[in-house]
Amino acid sequence: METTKQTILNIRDLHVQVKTHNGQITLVKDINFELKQGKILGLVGESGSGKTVTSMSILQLHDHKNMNIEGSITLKGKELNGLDNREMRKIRGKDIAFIMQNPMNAFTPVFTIGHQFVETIRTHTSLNKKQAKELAVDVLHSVNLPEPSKLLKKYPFQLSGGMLQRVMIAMAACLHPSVIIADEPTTALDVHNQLLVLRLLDNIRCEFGTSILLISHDLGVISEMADDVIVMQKGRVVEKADVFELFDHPQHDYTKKLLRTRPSLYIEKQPYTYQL
Ligand SMILES: Nc1ncnc2c1ncn2[C@@H]1O[C@H](COP(=O)(O)OP(=O)(O)OP(=O)(O)O)[C@@H](O)[C@H]1O
Repeated sequence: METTKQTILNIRDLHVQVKTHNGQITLVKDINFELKQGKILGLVGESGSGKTVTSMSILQLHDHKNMNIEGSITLKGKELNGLDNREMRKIRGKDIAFIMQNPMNAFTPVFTIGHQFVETIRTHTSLNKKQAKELAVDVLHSVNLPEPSKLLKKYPFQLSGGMLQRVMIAMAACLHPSVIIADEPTTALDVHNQLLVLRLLDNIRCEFGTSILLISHDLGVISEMADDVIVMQKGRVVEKADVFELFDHPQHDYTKKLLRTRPSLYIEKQPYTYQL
């Protein structure tokens, strides 16, 4: 029997508005969901449905001058909505890691991967430079990236998109965050790298009990990865169910439409080998 998992991230009555010349426009409204420990929650919906606005709200990355975020966003009971930048910076990366669609945007082009990796580790831990570098090498090795020491000396443009995405996941994983928000983590990758990245995320969840908010417009990916799914349309949650329920008995017409157009993707579950 499934034991009751602890709620790690709790979103209540999230309502995000943006100021425009014509007044305030609502981008998402009445968003309620929770992310349980060690679970993967899929967030699906067509382009423009509000998935990124929701994740940016959790990370408090909106421009506060133009955006108004109402509602409650708690991480292990701590309210994030309204926290100042300094406090959020401590939480982002350490407690909530963010993996974005285009990994090239996550790295500064003028610094080596090693510099950025080591700095990220040192920002959130008390490790010295040498220890941080050793950790970086170990973690890169564990995500099957070849010759980690050489890789650390490279610049982002010298790596493929798939490799960069794996480096980004390795950086996220080594700080053992409670939550990973993965926003279309595989969209820019070929099928081979898609599978590698999804397997890595699943391994991190198994190893560290990390909870993952997996954002995708691709129900094929969601069906293989998620425990529970929420479906968004036009800034609202239209359906919320466990993954089997959603795929076997979709309730909302929009979910039925998404299901009819879904591509299939099979992810072979491997015995767990991820070591840090
Ligand atoms: N800063 C902004 N100012 C005005 N409108 C915005 C802003 N950010 C997002 N929007 C609008 O909010 C809506 C939701 O956008 P969002 O990026 O969350 O969609 P999405 O579901 O993530 O789409 P995609 O799958 O294409 O990334 C869209 O209509 C978008 O144009």
